[in-house]
Amino acid sequence: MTPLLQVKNLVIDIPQRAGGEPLEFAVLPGQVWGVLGPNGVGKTTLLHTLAGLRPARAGEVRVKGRPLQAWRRRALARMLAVLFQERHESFPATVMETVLIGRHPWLPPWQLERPEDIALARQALERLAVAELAPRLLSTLSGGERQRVAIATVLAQAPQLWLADEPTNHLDLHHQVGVMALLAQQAAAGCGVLMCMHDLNLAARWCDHVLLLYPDGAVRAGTAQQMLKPELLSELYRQPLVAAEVDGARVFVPVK
Ligand SMILES: Nc1ncnc2c1ncn2[C@@H]1O[C@H](COP(=O)(O)OP(=O)(O)OP(=O)(O)O)[C@@H](O)[C@H]1O
Repeated sequence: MTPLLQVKNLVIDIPQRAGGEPLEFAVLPGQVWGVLGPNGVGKTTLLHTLAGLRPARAGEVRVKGRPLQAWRRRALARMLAVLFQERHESFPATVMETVLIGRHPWLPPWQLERPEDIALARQALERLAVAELAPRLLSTLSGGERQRVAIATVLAQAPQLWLADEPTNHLDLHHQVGVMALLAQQAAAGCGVLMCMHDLNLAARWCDHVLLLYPDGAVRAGTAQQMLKPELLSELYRQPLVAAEVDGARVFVPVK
């Protein structure tokens, strides 16, 4: 099976910082990867590098077997989508206009959205329970509502590879679980998901693979079973943790 994403000897470029251990991993269709590490370690930088939004210091990223640089922008936008952590509104837009941006890679040149694009945007809004907000200006939404609109935009884009930066940011527990279930559903349908996250318990519940980025530049990649261990995570966060098994999932609790 061709990996959706393959990373070979990749060193991300963080200004004024030594390179660290090269990254080597692959995301296959059906897999959900969590990227874990402390604040400032480089999770967002990695995600942006994987999306081709910033150059790597060394190494290679392949998307569906082709080097990232060999992809044309539009074809790549049909293939992968990024859920950004920081979003800046450059002009006032409604929720519907925002979600329709997700359809742009699929529009024929110089054409407006077609009825099927509008239908897909509506479905995405409904899936994220924000359909009733469609006519509202984005600037009037709460943080959690905005986050769900951003996820609906990616859903409307229909990528095979989701690169998501803290997808549960701003969300209450119900919507956190809803979004993780959506990502798992996407993976079950043959997509790949790679997401930066801080919640170990969500990672343990929903990720099948995990990448650990350590502040000293060390990296570890493997199955969630191998990576989500109290000793590895206590070292990762410089915070002692204990683990227990609840309802078939590992849960982590910080030691006071
Ligand atoms: N343009 C820049 N110039 C200098 N340093 C930068 C720049 N952009 C990011 N950095 C630094 O690179 C490092 C990695 O940042 P990054 O946002 O990738 O971390 P992160 O792991 O996603 O953190 P968090 O968990 O806080 O979101 C940080 O120390 C950050 O301050």
